[in-house]
Amino acid sequence: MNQPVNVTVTGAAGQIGYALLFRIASGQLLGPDTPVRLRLLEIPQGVKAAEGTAMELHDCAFPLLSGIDIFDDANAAFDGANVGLLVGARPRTAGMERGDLLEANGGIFGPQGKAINDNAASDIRVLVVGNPANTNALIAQRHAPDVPAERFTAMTRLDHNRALSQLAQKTGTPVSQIENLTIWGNHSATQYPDVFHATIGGRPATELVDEAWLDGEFIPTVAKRGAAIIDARGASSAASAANAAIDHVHDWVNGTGSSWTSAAIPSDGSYGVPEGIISSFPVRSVDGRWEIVQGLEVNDFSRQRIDASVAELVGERDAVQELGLI
Ligand SMILES: NC(=O)C1=CN([C@@H]2O[C@H](COP(=O)(O)OP(=O)(O)OC[C@H]3O[C@@H](n4cnc5c(N)ncnc54)[C@H](O)[C@@H]3O)[C@@H](O)[C@H]2O)C=CC1
Ligand SMILES: O=C([O-])CC(=O)C(=O)O
Repeated sequence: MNQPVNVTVTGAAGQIGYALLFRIASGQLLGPDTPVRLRLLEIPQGVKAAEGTAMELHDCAFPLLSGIDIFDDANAAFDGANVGLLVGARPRTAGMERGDLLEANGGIFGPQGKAINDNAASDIRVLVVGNPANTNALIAQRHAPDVPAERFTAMTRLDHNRALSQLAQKTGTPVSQIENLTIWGNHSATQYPDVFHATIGGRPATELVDEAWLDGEFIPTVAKRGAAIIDARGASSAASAANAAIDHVHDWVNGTGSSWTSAAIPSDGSYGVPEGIISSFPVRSVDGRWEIVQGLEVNDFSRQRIDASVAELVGERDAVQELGLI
């Protein structure tokens, strides 16, 4: 059995938190040989509900759960953290402009980034789930100059899984037979789910689906899936978001399989994405580090869409820079 790993989860009393914590405690995040200590961060008003969730976690008697601590202070919550799942964020409310949203989240992710810088373990890995996830991750990363930038990532795995499922349903193929799909860009409606390198049962996806379906159905369905869930459920995706967070960190720590996956990581300039922007790429996890899959041909159809999403990310970066948040 390995040593216990400290997993800090922010927004622990929210709906994603409720779907996420039980799966972490059961061993699905890090594997069956790794005990976990949960460190839950909430705002003061959320602490009582987090305590209730902790009671239920204890009542599951998970063999791998070695402890739960609850905090309303980020420095304490990230003390010794090996994994940070940054879920809590300020949601957009009616009448809120984009700048207001970025500013409100800057007030959360700046201090949390600094708390990570000052208190986390040297192997800290951060996944930002709270929206706008890519730019929140950038803000946190810029406040953690002593932590390697590559340890700050944002979640596009839910988009990736949504795309896999849409393609599986369209072609009548099990999800397990689909490889090398990519989400590029921002976790927003501009994201680009790319099937041009994907294979389905070993055949190129482009032999099984045409551009009209990609453009008219697939891309908008994947990109607007979050809004469609909110419309249908009356609440945003929670269990599927928690599932994607588990997938992201599990693969980061344990490695990807034969297929690549998608994650938003700081750009090294690959594929013309400006360096430093936290953008989604095709990635493999090798020796505990994300690597961008290199050398893929990008056709005109893809280039246009990648550029549009990256332009949105550059706009968000410029906006938070102007607001003095990074
Ligand atoms: N990247 C992705 O694919 C997805 C991202 N999301 C985003 O995840 C976030 C969380 O979603 P839900 O759990 O459904 O929201 P929720 O509103 O149910 O829970 C958020 C929790 O965060 C807490 N919180 C707020 N500020 C905090 C802070 N400074 N420190 C610690 N905790 C804080 C709140 O008290 C609340 O309990 C949202 O921003 C949502 O938009 C949701 C689905 C998918
Ligand atoms: O918009 C939201 O809060 C939910 C979201 O990110 C998604 O489901 O992809």
